[in-house]
Amino acid sequence: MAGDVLELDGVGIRRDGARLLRDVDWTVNEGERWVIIGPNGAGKTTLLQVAATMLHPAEGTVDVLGERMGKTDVFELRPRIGFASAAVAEKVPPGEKVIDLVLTASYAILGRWREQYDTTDVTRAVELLDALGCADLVRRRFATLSEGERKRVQIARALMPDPELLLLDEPAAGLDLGGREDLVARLARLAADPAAPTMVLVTHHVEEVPPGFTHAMLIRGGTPLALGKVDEVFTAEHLTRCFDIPLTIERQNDRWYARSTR
Ligand SMILES: Nc1ncnc2c1ncn2[C@@H]1O[C@H](COP(=O)(O)OP(=O)(O)OP(=O)(O)O)[C@@H](O)[C@H]1O
Repeated sequence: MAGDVLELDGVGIRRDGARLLRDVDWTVNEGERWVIIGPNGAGKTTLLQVAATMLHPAEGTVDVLGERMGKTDVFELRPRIGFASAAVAEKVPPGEKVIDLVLTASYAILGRWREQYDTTDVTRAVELLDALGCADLVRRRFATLSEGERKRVQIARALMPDPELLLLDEPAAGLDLGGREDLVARLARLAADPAAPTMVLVTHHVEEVPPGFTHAMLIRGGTPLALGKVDEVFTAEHLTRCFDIPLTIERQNDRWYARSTR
């Protein structure tokens, strides 16, 4: 495998007396597809925000795409990272058109202003929306979209700058069964594409892990409880410890299913 895309060493974050992350050591290599799973409040979103250079830990070191946080200009680094999360969606200006939301990702900004985009940019944005099944939404306002449509548009936006690292925070949250299965299939196709960026996906459910994802982290209380190759991490013992209830897990056709044994 080629070089490290993410390297976290002893990372810790405190806010208002609470420890959000503690002793996080984590390496993501180029081409890997990671999933992060853990209970509510485990620190998943916080960890993804660190990877997205949105949060700077007081403890430990963070290297993203070979650049050391605190010693590099994050505004130059951010266009190399695709980031889709509810935190980003909440900041979309009211009235923002779908096409503009995707186009502005080239500058890692929200809200189109006076930047100039050429026809190549517009063509790429439309192609990405089309690939995610959203071609008919191009002229719509983001605020008027359904939850499922928003999720797919956000992934198109995250892919727009042709990122080296793609971070997806709960992309299937709020989707109905059909929407979830459609998204999982699209993400599986992306995961199988050798030209696709290194990926990290946060989810609550092993059923949402797309086929082709290679690595997993289980996190609880701000600390990774197990991390490594997906089939070594997704065990009944690890999941039971992570969620604090007896769980079994099985794999069928490269999809994962977990349930309680109580
Ligand atoms: N500013 C803050 N001050 C104190 N605690 C905070 C602050 N921000 C986040 N937290 C806490 O940090 C913990 C981790 O939050 P985070 O959003 O990363 O968890 P998560 O694993 O993504 O949770 P969920 O699955 O519910 O989305 C939570 O307990 C949250 O309440």
